[in-house]
Amino acid sequence: MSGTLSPIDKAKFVAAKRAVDYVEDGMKVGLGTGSTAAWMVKCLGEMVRQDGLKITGVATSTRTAELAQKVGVPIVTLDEAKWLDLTIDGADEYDHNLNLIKGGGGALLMEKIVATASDQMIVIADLSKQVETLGSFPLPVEVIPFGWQTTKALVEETLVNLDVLGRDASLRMNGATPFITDEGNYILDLHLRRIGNPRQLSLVMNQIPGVVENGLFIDICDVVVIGNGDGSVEVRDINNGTVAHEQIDVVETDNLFVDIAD
Ligand SMILES: O=C(CO)[C@H](O)[C@H](O)COP(=O)(O)O
Repeated sequence: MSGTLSPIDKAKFVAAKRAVDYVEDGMKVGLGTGSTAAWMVKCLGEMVRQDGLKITGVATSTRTAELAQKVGVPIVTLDEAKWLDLTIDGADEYDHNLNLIKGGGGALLMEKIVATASDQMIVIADLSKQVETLGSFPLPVEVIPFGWQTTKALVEETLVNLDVLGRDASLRMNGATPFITDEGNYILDLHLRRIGNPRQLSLVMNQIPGVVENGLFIDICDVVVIGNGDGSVEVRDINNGTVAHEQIDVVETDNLFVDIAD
């Protein structure tokens, strides 16, 4: 299996591998969703199986719950866990304040609930997710299916008064039918291009009837671990203002690569 990882997968893997260093015995850990978070779940599974790490996971999607089960990470509900030590998740965009856009994979609602119920949130990403200003990635907004077209019109109307460049919203599709979230809702993707005031936008969006949650994560993320295709990582901690650079050892013959298919 040596040399099978593409540079982008290697970047995601090393970010995940570095982030799981934060996980200690006995912790309750929020498990994010997406291709980067999947590496983190696999890393944790290996630590549970090989090193006897004792943790409890709370999954942010059914996809992640299935993967956790497959790799041996014990899962409980958030209500059983009540509060978490740490959540590790991917992101679609992060800015220099570590504010995020999430929800590209459609799991933003559970992701935000779980991250907010955690002492610390660590984002794992490759450099392509870094932006000066949020908004190039379409902002996902979860809405209830009832009256979604009215909600969409209200959302677009509300955007006129906000500091954004684009104002179009599109219903996320899954082939010929609307994409349905784990909670049975729809997603509107807002093509804003530039979000001048993410805090204001987030507050205003969540006041519109029919909107369940939006994909802006403001003041939730504490640390970003940025992986690179050469195996190096950068660890930025917003609370203590530190930036560290490290090299991660990647042994592609690990069980991680040969045992577990997605
Ligand atoms: O928010 C998310 C899912 O709702 C993901 O974390 C985000 O889309 C990043 O995914 P990936 O690691 O596959 O790029």
